[in-house]
Amino acid sequence: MKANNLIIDSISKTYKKGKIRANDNISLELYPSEITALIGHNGAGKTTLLNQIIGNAKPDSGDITYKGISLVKNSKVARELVSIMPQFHAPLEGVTLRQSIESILRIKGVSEKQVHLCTKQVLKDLDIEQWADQAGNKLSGGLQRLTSFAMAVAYPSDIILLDEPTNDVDPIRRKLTWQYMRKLAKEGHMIFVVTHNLLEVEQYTDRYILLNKGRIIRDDSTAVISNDYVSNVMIVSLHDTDELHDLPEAETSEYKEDEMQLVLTLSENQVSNAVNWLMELIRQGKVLNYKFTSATLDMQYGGMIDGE
Ligand SMILES: Nc1ncnc2c1ncn2[C@@H]1O[C@H](COP(=O)(O)OP(=O)(O)OP(=O)(O)O)[C@@H](O)[C@H]1O
Repeated sequence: MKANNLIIDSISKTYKKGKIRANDNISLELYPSEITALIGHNGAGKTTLLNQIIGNAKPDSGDITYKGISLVKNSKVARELVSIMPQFHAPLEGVTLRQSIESILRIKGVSEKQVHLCTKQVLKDLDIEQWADQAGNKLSGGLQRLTSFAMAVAYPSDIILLDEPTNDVDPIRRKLTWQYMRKLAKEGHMIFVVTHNLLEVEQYTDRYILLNKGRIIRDDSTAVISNDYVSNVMIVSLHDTDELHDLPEAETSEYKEDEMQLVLTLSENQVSNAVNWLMELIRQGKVLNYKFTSATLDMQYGGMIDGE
């Protein structure tokens, strides 16, 4: 256990007189310089967890500590040590994109010189300078989200909580957003990010926590996703479904009617037999197209939740 880790110890949080267990005995340690993704179905308890870390909600039991300080007992300190980008951005009425960022930095007590420098830098890094002086409430949904992200990260605290930062954001700026998070992680910040985008989790984060019904059901490095499970996936589009009667041996086989695709997940020793089967069908002209890939988090997600 290191002093600079964020320690979440047996947190429970209920609503509606205990009828909803939003967080159910969660214990977790988060590390500086890491990007950790928090994933799970709608209502799994992700936002509730973030709100307790920053002191916006108080757990029924358990504690959250950082550098020996209880963030539960010291919500004012929590707000100094933690930055949050909330799921729903505040309406940006009467201010421009630039002013929204500047005002949050002034609230944090940043010097006027730094306010301008940091704002300029984040606008540049996210490639949103061209909208800097546009009225906040006239910005598109994606730009409002980027503004909200910029407000949370322009002068970052040790711990940064982000609730779905890339939703509605275009592909280029999504990438810039993740690059920005990586830059902060390299500087030693701790990034805890809620997202439903599993491809981005695999591509950009170091670790993922899967919540289901308020409990942690998986806590893994994203590097092991492909090795942890059956990693060979063969996807075949067939001219007709007759061939589905005589499939090669596989860990799982699923025919996706809508996409007309057969998806086989194969263990190492099943691969060569499956390839022979595929080659034979290709020779007979029965295959529209095919590809091999490794099992992704996206493919495994349903199974992880169902297994609970
Ligand atoms: N203030 C509240 N009052 C009552 N119930 C609440 C409150 N906040 C959250 N809940 C309930 O707690 C559960 C967890 O909600 P939470 O918002 O943490 O989930 P989530 O994983 O962030 O969901 P989503 O992915 O949809 O944002 C849900 O059943 C939700 O309805």
